[in-house]
Amino acid sequence: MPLKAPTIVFDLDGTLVDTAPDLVASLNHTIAVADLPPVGYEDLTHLVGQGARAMIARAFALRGAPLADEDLQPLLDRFIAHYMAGMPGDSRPYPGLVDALGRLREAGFRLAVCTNKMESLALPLIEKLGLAHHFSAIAGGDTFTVRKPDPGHITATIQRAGGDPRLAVMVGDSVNDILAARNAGIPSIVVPFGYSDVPIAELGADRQIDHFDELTPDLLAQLLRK
Ligand SMILES: O=C(O)COP(=O)(O)O
Ligand SMILES: [Mg+2]
Repeated sequence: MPLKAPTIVFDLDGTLVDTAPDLVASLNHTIAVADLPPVGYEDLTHLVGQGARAMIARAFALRGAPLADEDLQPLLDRFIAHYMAGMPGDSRPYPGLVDALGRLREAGFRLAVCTNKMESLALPLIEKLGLAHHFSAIAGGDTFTVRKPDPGHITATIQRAGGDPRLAVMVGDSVNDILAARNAGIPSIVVPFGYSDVPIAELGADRQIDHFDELTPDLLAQLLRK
């Protein structure tokens, strides 16, 4: 391990944790005030990615009822109240994740989370799932002035974790993650079990892993040497 430990940066929704059941439930609770028909899992890939505010706006647009900006806040409040009250609900870490985090920390890697989910939702979710102690930093979509796909979101997360952006790997499920990593000059790994709205082979990640068992110190070392 070099002097400064490399940082492995993880996306949250669809990468670390399968949050779809609770996102869909809280979103449907939110849009029900406008009598809109519920959305399904198959819609989520088109709705998620830029945080709760964007998800609500997109759900209204999907149902043919576009929202004015000023109507969004009470709906966002409703979403947050429902999501917080149920947390962690049915959201669970993906298979093999917990072992992988332990293995990587033992090998000396520094771990961080860079999510477009609001920080005030991401932190308690990660805590309630018992994962928080693994991470040197957890940054949400509203933690800095920029968010994914802006590369500054990833580099600021790495700096907050005490790491070096020149020595990092990003692990994500969607275009925002892979694009932000590429623009930051950071190698990326894509997972296929998340919420990408395009085929993941088209995202241009450096590697794909199908299970967290494949996320080994060796694989990360290979990517860091590139
Ligand atoms: O909640 C979202 O919209 C996106 O969250 P993610 O960046 O962790 O995938
Ligand atoms: Mg994601």
